[in-house]
Amino acid sequence: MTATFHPAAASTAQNLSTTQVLEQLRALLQPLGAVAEQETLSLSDALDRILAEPVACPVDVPPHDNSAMDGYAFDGTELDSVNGGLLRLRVVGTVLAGAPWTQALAQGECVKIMTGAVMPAGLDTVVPHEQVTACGEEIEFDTCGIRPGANRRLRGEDLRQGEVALPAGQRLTPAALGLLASLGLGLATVRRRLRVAYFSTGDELLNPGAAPREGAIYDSNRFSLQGLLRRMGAQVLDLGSVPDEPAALEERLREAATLADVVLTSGGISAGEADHTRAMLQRLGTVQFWRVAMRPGRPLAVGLLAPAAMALNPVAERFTEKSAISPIPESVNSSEKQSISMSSKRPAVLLGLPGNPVAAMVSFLMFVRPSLALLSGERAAPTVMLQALSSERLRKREGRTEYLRGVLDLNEQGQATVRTTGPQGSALLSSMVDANCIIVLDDARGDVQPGEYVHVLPMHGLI
Ligand SMILES: Nc1nc2c(c(=O)[nH]1)N[C@H]1C(S)=C(S)[C@@H](COP(=O)(O)OP(=O)(O)OC[C@H]3O[C@@H](n4cnc5c(N)ncnc54)[C@H](O)[C@@H]3O)O[C@H]1N2
Ligand code: MOO
Repeated sequence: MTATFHPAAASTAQNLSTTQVLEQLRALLQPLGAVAEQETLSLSDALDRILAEPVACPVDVPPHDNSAMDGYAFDGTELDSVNGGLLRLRVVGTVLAGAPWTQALAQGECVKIMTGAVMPAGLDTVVPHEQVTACGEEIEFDTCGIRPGANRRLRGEDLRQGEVALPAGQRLTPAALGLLASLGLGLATVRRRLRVAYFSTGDELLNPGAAPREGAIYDSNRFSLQGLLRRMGAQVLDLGSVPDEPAALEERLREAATLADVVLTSGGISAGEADHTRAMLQRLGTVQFWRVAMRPGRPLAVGLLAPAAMALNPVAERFTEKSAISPIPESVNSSEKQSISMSSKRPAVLLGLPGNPVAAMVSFLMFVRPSLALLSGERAAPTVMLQALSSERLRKREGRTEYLRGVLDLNEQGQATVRTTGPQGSALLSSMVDANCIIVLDDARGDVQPGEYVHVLPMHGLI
């Protein structure tokens, strides 16, 4: 895309559309490019990693013509002699998968063959054993409907030697790993995982497991958002939670920006609180506070934390000094710290999500997910957006995009239908748990009547 990042255009008070936010994010992130470092891993360690280079096929797949069925292989020209009638052939042997047949066959002869076994030279057609009648050493079958070449898989019909089997940027899904293995490749060269440091903000936050305290709530975003990060294949650095104090926040931000490619936070970005953090963030880099014309997920903070600002607090010192704020959790282990401190550093991307638990997850799915995909070098995949009939009336305010948590189903006529999970407050995490899709009502849409089509994003593949 050609958009350029305009910090001024994205100033505090403006309401940006979701499309504008995605354009602005792309304009900010594209110049940074994807993480450059690569590593070579065995296939068993490469699930969900991003291929660094295209992979060319070293061999044809399958490597030989082979049978698609358990049955009898014969020369298809034998079919001409019976003109759709009964064909009788003598069985001269058995070909098993992995043990090629080497003898020549005479006219009127066939071999018993197993699925996957190499087709003997000169034989091109297989009749499944269910269709034949065995008569001693011979078989007989009705040739009606059998064409020469039936039930044979051709060499190279999946992939041809030299062609690109997988492009750079391909996520190594189970199918992609299987495909690499089918080429005989045991290793994959992938990009380093994106390092994402996460912390929650808020005086009211308690760690799960701690005793309840008057006025406090448990920090759920740390777990939902880190779960989403892990599902994407990011290396998550869990930096705990920070109270609403600029000094504590500054220290943790410096920490995070030195350790990670991306710093993800939740909370403390709505109008009131943003004021005291804005000045501090401006010292650390360029951070904008956006208001997005969407619900949930209206506030969003986006920016770059300059590496120069972080030099005030070098990594080596930070891990020896006593921190005034809650310690970095053990999940950031010492070898990680060491490898991280040795890596070259460029600006860290800051993505600040709203504190409301559903708003944080929805903003993650809409904005953080594509941002991380870009930075990790993953090639863009089309978003699967479906249409479904709304089972209920939905109130919708024009001029903003609304994301409702929905349950997608098929009705008795086989049509896709969708209903909401119930109350849609942006603090109701149960609405997210119960959903199998997000109902997307775009800016221009008004109220939806029962039976009208709405767009839905299936949760499968997103979460
Ligand atoms: N005057 C205005 N007030 C609010 C606005 C606004 O535009 N003007 N926007 C509202 C919207 S929309 C949202 S969303 C929130 C976002 O506020 P913050 O990002 O500053 O988040 P907090 O105020 O820190 O928290 C909001 C809410 O979420 C709870 N929370 C925060 N962190 C966590 C966590 N880690 N786990 C679970 N729950 C969390 C927090 O206790 C609050 O209840 O602002 C509205 N207000
Ligand atoms: O938009 Mo806030 O993010 O609804 O709860």
